[in-house]
Amino acid sequence: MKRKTLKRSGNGKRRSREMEGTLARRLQVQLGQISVAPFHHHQTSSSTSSSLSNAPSLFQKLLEQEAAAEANLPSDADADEKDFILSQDFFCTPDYITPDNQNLLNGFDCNKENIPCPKSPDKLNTVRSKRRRPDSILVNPLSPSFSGHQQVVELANDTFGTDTDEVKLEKAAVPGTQKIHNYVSQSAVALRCRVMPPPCIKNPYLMGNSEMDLDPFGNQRSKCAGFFPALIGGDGLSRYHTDFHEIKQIGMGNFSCVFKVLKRIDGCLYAVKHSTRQLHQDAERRKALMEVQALAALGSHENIVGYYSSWFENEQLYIQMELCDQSLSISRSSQLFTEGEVLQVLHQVMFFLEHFVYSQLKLLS
Ligand SMILES: Nc1ncnc2c1ncn2[C@@H]1O[C@H](COP(=O)(O)OP(=O)(O)OP(=O)(O)O)[C@@H](O)[C@H]1O
Repeated sequence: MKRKTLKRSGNGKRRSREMEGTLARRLQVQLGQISVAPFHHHQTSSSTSSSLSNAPSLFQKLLEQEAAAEANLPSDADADEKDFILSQDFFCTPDYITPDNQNLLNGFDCNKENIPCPKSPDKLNTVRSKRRRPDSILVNPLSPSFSGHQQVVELANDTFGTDTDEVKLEKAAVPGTQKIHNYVSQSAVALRCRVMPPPCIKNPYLMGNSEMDLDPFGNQRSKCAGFFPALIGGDGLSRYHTDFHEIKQIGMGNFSCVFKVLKRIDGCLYAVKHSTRQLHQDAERRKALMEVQALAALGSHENIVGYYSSWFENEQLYIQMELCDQSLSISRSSQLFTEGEVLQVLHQVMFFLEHFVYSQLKLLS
């Protein structure tokens, strides 16, 4: 396209001659088609030419001009291309591709240096460091309950050989405290997600307990240092703080505390409950998961608190639930419930039991 643009800006006289030549050639072709006889420029003996020579003819003038123009034309090889270029002018076809007044070469000096260019993207400071050891203890600075001395066990040790994993640690000395950033390659995280067996193969509240013995991931589990990954993500980010904005604490139980939160992505309010202490043992985590599994198995019901999701983070179990505006919290035990409230609660408990029994029967059938 640039070529076309440059050609147009060439000598004006030559351009007009080319146009005339093209016009003459077009007329010649059309006349040739009608009269069948070939149309030669200098032939005067043929009937066609004699009939044309009787009167001053525009065609003849054009032919003469073309003959003169052809003497200046470089070769016939470019003729087709020129026809194409000029036919575009001839038929007033706009050139959509080459924008007007935008000759990219204008004002561009190839010899000039110091032409402003966008900067290269910043590179990560990839300090070569030690491979993570199985007994290493990492501090997660983004952990919600990070106190500076808290031990955070990293993602479960590599399931299928650490040789191919690019787990790099960069140690940065901070006055007073030792801070360790862990960098796990995205591919390694993705691979882990693929190979890591889910903590719950089958919901015990949905299936018979006997089936729990069947563990298709048994072999892989034995290779895992931890049954449940303690830190979700592996990149040091807190899922809780990434996904939710904590508004206030709304409850405190024997084992957990509950927060009113706003989920950033959907803008809805939820209750997120997390265990107050860290669950180091797999058995502890399995026990804590029973609440989640029971909630998930019950499904949605107007009298049962809605369950959305759950995850382990910082060795604590987080449960995202429906936010209830009322609760039978222990803090209210000092207050007396009215008869109506008690009846309402009993009514809800009956509904809950009915729903539970119905869901179990449905599974058995
Ligand atoms: N979904 C919710 N919406 C609003 N408040 C809630 C919700 N879940 C829990 N709470 C509040 O948090 C308090 C503690 O929750 P919960 O009783 O579930 O904790 P827990 O430690 O598991 O209980 P427990 O001490 O009985 O074992 C409740 O009494 C209630 O006031």
